[in-house]
Amino acid sequence: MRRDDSISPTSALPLLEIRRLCLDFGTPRGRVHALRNVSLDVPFGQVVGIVGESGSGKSTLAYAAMGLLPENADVTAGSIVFEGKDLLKMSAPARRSLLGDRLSMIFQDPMTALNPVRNIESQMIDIQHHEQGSRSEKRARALEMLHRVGIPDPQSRIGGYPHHFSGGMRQRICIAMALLVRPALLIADEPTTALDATLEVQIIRLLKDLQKEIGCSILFVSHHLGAVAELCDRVAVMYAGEVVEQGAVRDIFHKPAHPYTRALLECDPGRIRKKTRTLPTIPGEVPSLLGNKIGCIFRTRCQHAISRCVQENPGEYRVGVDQVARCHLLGEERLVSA
Ligand SMILES: Nc1ncnc2c1ncn2[C@@H]1O[C@H](COP(=O)(O)OP(=O)(O)OP(=O)(O)O)[C@@H](O)[C@H]1O
Repeated sequence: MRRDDSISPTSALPLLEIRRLCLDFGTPRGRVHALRNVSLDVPFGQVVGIVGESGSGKSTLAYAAMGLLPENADVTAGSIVFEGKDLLKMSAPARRSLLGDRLSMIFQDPMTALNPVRNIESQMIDIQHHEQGSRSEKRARALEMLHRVGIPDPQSRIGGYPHHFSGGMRQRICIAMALLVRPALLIADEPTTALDATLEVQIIRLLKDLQKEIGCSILFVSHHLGAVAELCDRVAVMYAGEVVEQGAVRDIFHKPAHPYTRALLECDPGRIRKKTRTLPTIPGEVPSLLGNKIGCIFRTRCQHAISRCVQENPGEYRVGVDQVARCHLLGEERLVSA
């Protein structure tokens, strides 16, 4: 029996189950409600993408799953269950011991993960502190992984420092380090945003190959819908702190049900075929996340909003075998949870 049948969007067994997560940031202007009632599964061996405009809460969700939140963050409700245990109820040392072992992360800026004053060899050996084996065995594994991610001549480069490598190479090294520990779950927060388009394609292919080889799951945060379509099995669309739609990538990209998902896809530069000087944008602005909100969070920008959208928060509606969306227009018979 699943913990909460009504809001489980997928039938595959989850490795990570986020349920009704609410998270605020305390600020001098008041509480910023950065995540509201977020439920999301990352099934075993699958790649789940999180997309949405800037400020929608993608990184906050990824960092919450890693337990790397800033001091002003306050989880006010919900659970984050990983391998059967609620991470929010774990002691700090128990949680820390998961990092770099069962859970690993790739950041947008590789320098966040790499220590600029230590060489790559020592950093790659240290990251294996949970693993069995001698230093020379760990060095051999590091060399093999550097070769695997496409660092030329790893034997002579492993002694180098981060500044000896280009941005693309540094991100490859971070991927090598994150996967060296064979994590069950890799969380990647915009890992290709700082790279040019050619490098992005290479890194996405590399992640895909390594994910299949290692059999891990990935939670992949990205602005880039093309990258999500290429890499992910499932996708969650976030808007102003809520997951408004989620499901299999092919369903969301081919038959989006939520007006926000449709608008996001229509504005995707990768999908626009017509010659146009200006890129279309979604009219209106993302609402402030300060204060409690009643009604649909997207209603101020939605062309189809009705009076009910102002008065009531939409529940979750099942729109396909593996697809759910939060929109009042989807028909009462499809409602699965409030
Ligand atoms: N430490 C913080 N203190 C206060 N507010 C924060 C903090 N971190 C994030 N926020 C706010 O929380 C909201 C969600 O931010 P988040 O960075 O998760 O969005 P995002 O979708 O990842 O955006 P981007 O794509 O630009 O990285 C934003 O309104 C942001 O300003």
